[in-house]
Order: sequence, then structure tokens, then C-alpha cells
Amino acid sequence: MFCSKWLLRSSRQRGFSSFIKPSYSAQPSSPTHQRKTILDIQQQHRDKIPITCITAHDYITGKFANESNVDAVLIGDSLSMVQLGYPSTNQLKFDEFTYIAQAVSRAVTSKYLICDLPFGSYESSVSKAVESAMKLFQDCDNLQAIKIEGGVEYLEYFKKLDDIGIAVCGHYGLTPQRHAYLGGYKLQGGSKKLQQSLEIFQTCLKLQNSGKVKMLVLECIPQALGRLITQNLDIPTISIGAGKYCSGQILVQADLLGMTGSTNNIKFVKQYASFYDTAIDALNDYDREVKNQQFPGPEHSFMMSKDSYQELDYEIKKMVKSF
Ligand SMILES: Nc1nc(=O)c2c([nH]1)NC[C@@H]1CN(c3ccc(C(=O)N[C@@H](CCC(=O)O)C(=O)O)cc3)CN21
Ligand SMILES: CC(C)C(=O)C(=O)O
Ligand SMILES: [Mg+2]
Repeated sequence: MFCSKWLLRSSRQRGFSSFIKPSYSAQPSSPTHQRKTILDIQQQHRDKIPITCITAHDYITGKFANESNVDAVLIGDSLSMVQLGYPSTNQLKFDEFTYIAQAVSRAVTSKYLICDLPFGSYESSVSKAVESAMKLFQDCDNLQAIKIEGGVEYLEYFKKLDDIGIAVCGHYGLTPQRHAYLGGYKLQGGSKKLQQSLEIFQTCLKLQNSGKVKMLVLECIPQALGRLITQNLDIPTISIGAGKYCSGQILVQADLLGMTGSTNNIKFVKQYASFYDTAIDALNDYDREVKNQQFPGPEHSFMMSKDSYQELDYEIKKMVKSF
């Protein structure tokens, strides 16, 4: 079954835009870059084409994502650590997050765009969650869904948000906003943890059966559990360290690009480029060339004609003398 799915993949992907009519978008960046909507994502899920999702943490990584073939972009609260240098996602203030989310949303004009609700912006009440979600939707032009970490304790929240027309993406398994409570960024429901695995499975089923969660991020759980959840659910599951049998994958863009210089030891991260090393090498080349007087060269400098130079030199000498 998985084999045929993968064999079908490339031909289907090429034909994707031709057989799925893109929905109307008020300001498409170009005719071939119509915005992906929840309808496209749901269709892709029905067609069993893996859904690719990537985080973006500023305007430039938003642009990278927007120009790539990935299907969806998450404005992740991991930007707290990656972009702002905080020790976890829990120090991030809602205003700081909103400011960056706006910048990302300016760049992401053609992808399905999801935004995290950061720590402290929703937990205390349903109305607080609604206010925070509304603020993000008002500030970020292109937002299509919000994501909340947690389980059945937020069912009421998901219901309210969905009822007022805000699509909700769930996030279960490892929930990084609770890393201190959980004792670290640990695998959830591991081999000898049958009860915890069952609890995770049951929670995912309850989230889906509420009818108020459009898709579900599964973080840091065994592949077999990710597979069982995916097989028993109809909504798309998006894996980050939940194995290959989920409906899609997500990674932090800075990890994938090798930008951080430190997160490549997380087991579920695959580094597809080495931006960190490339950047330092480039800065060192620049430093050496300036010190060697190789940079700036004539091609980076504005030249004057010999006549103009001589005239200017003559006038300057006169001016200096008269001071
Ligand atoms: N750059 C970055 N990438 C992420 O994926 C990410 C963030 N930041 N910040 C927020 C959370 C934190 N995340 C993390 C961080 C570390 C592990 C980690 O080291 N996990 C161990 C698990 C092993 C165990 O259970 O003991 C691992 O070996 O991967 C997992 C998720 C995921 N999120
Ligand atoms: C990677 C994921 C799922 C996330 O929540 C984040 O980047 O904040
Ligand atoms: Mg997050």
C-alpha cells in the first residue's frame, strides 16, 4: 500500500495543480502561486500525497518557504529559541511573537499558513484564546489556522474557535511549552510506556471526534504509535519525530537548513544544508579580503573620470590652504 502510494507520488505531484482547481485568492503573488487553502490540504490528504510543512521565523525564511514546493507553513513559537535566543518557548511574549508573525505572513502569500498560540496567550480561559487568535488573524494578513499544544483539557477551546470560524490544528505527544512539567524534551509513550501510549492514542481520537480539530501535529512519539494514530484517524497527522507513517511531516526550517549550529543533535532533525558553516566561512572570507585590501574591488566602487578627479583635487588643495 505504501509502495503504490510512493510510486504514484511524483506523477501526481506534477499534475497536482492541473486537477485541483485552486481556490480564489484576492491577491495572488503570481498566477502560478495561488494560495493553498484548507480545501487543498484536505484533498491532498484524501489523495494520500504526503503533506510537507515547514516553520518560518522571519520574512526571509517565510520567502524561502513561499518559493519552495512545501505545502504549508507554520509560524512556530520555536522562534523564541531560534530567532530570539530565549532558553525555551516559555519566555516569548505575545507581542514579540505577533510582531514576528506579521513579518512572516507578509512573505507567505501562497502556502497554507498556520500560527502557534504561544505560551501564556490562551491557557487561562476560552475568551483569552479567542482574543489571542483574533489578534493574530487581524495582524497577519494571510493566516488560515492556529495551533494549540495540548489534549482534552482544551476541547472547549477548540469548539469555540472552530464555531467562530477559526480553524484549529492540534499538537500532542511532546508539547514543548510543558517541557519543564514533563522533565525535558523527552520521547512520549516510549517502548515500556503502554499506558502513556494508550493515553496519547485516546486523546488524539477524542480531539478528532470533537470535530473541531482540522489536523494534528504529533511530536516525539514512537513511529509505531504515529502509525496507529494515523491509521485510525481521518484528519491529517503531521509528524515531527513521530515517524514516516503520518500524513505529513514538519521540521523547524532553521534545523533543516543547518542555520543554528546546535540543533542537529535532535534525533528527528535531518539537516539538508549547512547555512551556519556557509555563513561563518563567508564572513571569514569577507574579513580576510578587507584586511588584505582585496575588497572592495573596482567592480564594487564608483569611479570618476581622470579629468574630474584632477579638477576636484585642484579645488580641494585650494580649499585646504585657505582654512
Ligand atoms: N530548533 C528547534 N527545533 C525544534 O524542533 C524545536 C525547537 N527548536 N524548540 C521547541 C521545541 C523543542 N524541541 C525538541 C528539543 C529537543 C528534543 C530532544 O532532544 N529529544 C531527544 C529525545 C530523547 C529522549 O526521550 O530522551 C532526542 O534525542 O531527540 C526534542 C524536541 C522541538 N522544538
Ligand atoms: C515544530 C513545531 C511543531 C512547532 O510547534 C514550532 O516550531 O513551534
Ligand atoms: Mg510550537
